[in-house]
Amino acid sequence: MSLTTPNAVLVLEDGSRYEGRAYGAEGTTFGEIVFATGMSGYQETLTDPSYAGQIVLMTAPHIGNTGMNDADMESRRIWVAGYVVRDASRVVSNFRAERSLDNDLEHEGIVGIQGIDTRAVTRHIRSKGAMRAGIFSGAAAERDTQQQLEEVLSADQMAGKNLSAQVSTDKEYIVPAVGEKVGSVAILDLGVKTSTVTYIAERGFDAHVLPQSITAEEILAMKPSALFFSNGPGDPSASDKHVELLRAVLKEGIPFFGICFGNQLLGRALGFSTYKLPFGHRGINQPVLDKATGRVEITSQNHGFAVDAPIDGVLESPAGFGRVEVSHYSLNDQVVEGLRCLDLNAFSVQYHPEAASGPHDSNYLFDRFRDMVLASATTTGASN
Ligand SMILES: NC(=O)CC[C@H](N)C(=O)O
Repeated sequence: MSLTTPNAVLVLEDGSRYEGRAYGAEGTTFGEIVFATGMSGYQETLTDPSYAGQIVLMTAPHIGNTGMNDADMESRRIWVAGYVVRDASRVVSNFRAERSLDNDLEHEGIVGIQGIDTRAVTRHIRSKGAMRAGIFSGAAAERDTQQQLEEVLSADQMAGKNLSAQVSTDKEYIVPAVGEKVGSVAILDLGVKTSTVTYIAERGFDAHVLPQSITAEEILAMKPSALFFSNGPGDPSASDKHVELLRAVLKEGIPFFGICFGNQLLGRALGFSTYKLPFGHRGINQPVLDKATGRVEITSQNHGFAVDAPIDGVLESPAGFGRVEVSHYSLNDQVVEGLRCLDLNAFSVQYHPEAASGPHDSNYLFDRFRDMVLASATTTGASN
């Protein structure tokens, strides 16, 4: 392949086209195109199950330099539907590298495109909003342009999509508590990242990771010290079953913590609705205000939906779970970034305190979770 001949094209649903070169597997792929602004951490982004169904475009211009390794996998595979980069590194240069990124993309059948002016596409998405897109590489790049556009237009929309079953574990498993065991946490795997499970185990909990198909009765029968809802792909408004499960468990007084998709589902369980953001927040330098302390946290984020609730004052849960407040919000656009229940042991954040990758400003939330669970066990006499 010549480095100058275009043999791949990125087509957006509004008809815009960007020519480039094949990257990873050759073929065709479709998904919602979103941009991620992290300057580092492409491996963690690629293996975060929250990106299932999305074509991810990296604004960092040079991708692949540090290769891939087993230690930085956030799940068992790469989940993005497609990958768009400007300058794919032709050389892997890092002492931790075990493989190259382009080989992993090819091996996992991920169709990508390189040589794209990612700044131009980002500006376009930022003004027009996230939309469906397709990558056509190799022979597919030669297809009639109108036909390519029609294929993009017949792809699924992200709004209304439930993807939990695609990414969740089939079988439950336990990551044992590190150090002295203080309890066990039932983790609903809606697309959980490895680092999150590790952080929970490191707080002294047996991390009991459960398939998304589990019922509230089965969870209650385990008598966990707490329930945790993970991050995950898809539209939270299409997850009624998990909202009902959460309501049933909250009613039993089990403490709860949720991250990202888990925050959206807590919002829904409390009776708020969720909505789609124009182009979402994806990056590792997103400023968030913790209202309780007045501190600003620089956070790792990856979300395209958000909870619809006023950021000021004490709110009443429309679903009858007592008083709630927005605990954190985005300093870029005032989007809700955290919820705290005042009459229940439950809270959640829209961003990623496990980072992976990103700054560790928000790691304290795992300590806050541990403290909440231990304090509630003292008052209710619960064990396990
Ligand atoms: N990282 C996540 O959990 C993402 C949640 C949801 N799929 C969103 O895009 O908003």
